[in-house]
Amino acid sequence: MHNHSASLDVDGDRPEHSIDCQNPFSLSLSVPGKVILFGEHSVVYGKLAIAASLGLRTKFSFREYKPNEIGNNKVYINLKSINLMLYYYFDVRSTNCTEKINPSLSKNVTLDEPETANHEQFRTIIDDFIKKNNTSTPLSQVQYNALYSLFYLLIVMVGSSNIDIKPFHFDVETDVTISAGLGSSASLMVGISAVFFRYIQYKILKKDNKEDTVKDISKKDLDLISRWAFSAEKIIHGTPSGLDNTICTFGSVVEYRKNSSMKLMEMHHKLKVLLINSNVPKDTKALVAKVAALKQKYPTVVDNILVAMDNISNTAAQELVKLDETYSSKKLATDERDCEVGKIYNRLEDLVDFNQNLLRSLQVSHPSLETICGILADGGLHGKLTGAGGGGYAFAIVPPNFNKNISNIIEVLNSHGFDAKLTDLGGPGLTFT
Ligand SMILES: Nc1ncnc2c1ncn2[C@@H]1O[C@H](COP(=O)(O)OP(=O)(O)OP(=O)(O)O)[C@@H](O)[C@H]1O
Ligand SMILES: C[C@@](O)(CCO)CC(=O)[O-]
Repeated sequence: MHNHSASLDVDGDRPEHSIDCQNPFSLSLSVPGKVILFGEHSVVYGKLAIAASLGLRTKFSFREYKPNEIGNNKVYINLKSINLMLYYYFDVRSTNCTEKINPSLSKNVTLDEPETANHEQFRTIIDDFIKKNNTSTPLSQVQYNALYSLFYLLIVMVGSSNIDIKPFHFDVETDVTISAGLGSSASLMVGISAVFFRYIQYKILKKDNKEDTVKDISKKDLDLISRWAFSAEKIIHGTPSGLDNTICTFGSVVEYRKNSSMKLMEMHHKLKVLLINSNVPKDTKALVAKVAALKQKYPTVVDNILVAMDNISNTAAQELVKLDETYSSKKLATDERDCEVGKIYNRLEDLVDFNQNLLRSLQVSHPSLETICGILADGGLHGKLTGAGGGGYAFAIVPPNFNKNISNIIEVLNSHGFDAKLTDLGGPGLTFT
């Protein structure tokens, strides 16, 4: 069904090419970061997790060159947040480069089935692309991982489609702190997948003389983008659960169970959280492996902890539904409603404490995260790590009736060297701008 011809060639300097003068493709979009409220780590073992999108976003801007634009013969990649700006030279006249590089590799990959692709099979090709960049300084691991992911998605997504791509200009920058548990990698993968997916669709639609509907996106296409992002998340995370790419794609608040269900939760009133950066670097892949090793060593103990975490997420999901119903109820007087809302937040805070204590028992907390939880507790808030732990961010849900001065708590956190900011949860997912 698919012809595996895409024109990628990174061989040295090239003469400038003629550009598709009629309609150079361009696209801008943004993707949020995320906070896992309940269920990190246990979600890897099929337990329920609840996550919400953040107001902090990664922004993507992609365009083919305009006619006669200077430098229009090269692919320009600018990953601003990790100080990586590179040029590549593509031979757009060659239409068989993916095949030329290795016909057997992309043969079985189809755009509609990201599960048919595996980045390990493309490692040599991707490394070849990476080596041919224009910088003389060696890439850091952070830069290498980002570039590897971008080329993986480019080669495999474009390689699985019968389109001819042109030199392009690709800018990415983010407000999401990188490697801190806020889903920067999922946000990046969702955005790159969305850009290439739309680029391919545009080329196919244009060929068929159909309308350009770049800004409308169906649930089915979002799902496909999320699945491509999941495929690329495996590069950095090893065995991700799929939670991060799901919440970054769809936004809002999500109940998620691996390989089973994803439910967007109605939240008419935005949850407010205090986000605190421990400034301790963490490694998601290593932390997931650490829990796996602990589970192997103490299967019954760890299994029971995971079941308890599942119960916490289930109970939290019920409380969040109740919260939404209470806010929407027309039957309650204002003071009755506020009282009920207060009770629900109290229960959510108990669940935050349970979850943090269990995460600590899985050895994925860190002394700095514990210090943060202690400061929050002194100020009357309930804190928990979010994401893989071992460092990165913690959060506390801030109830609407919280009557202490939040800026005092932030000051104490700052005096210990922890940045803290108040933010709303549950904004939009992937958005075309
Ligand atoms: N905006 C970005 N630009 C370039 N690379 C990025 C960007 N955001 C993330 N990355 C890549 O993702 C890696 C971070 O992934 P990692 O999983 O360690 O952290 P995270 O996604 O922020 O945390 P978590 O998965 O626990 O939520 C970086 O090392 C980098 O390679
Ligand atoms: C630790 C983990 O549960 C969350 C990382 O953000 C891993 C995963 O779900 O893939």
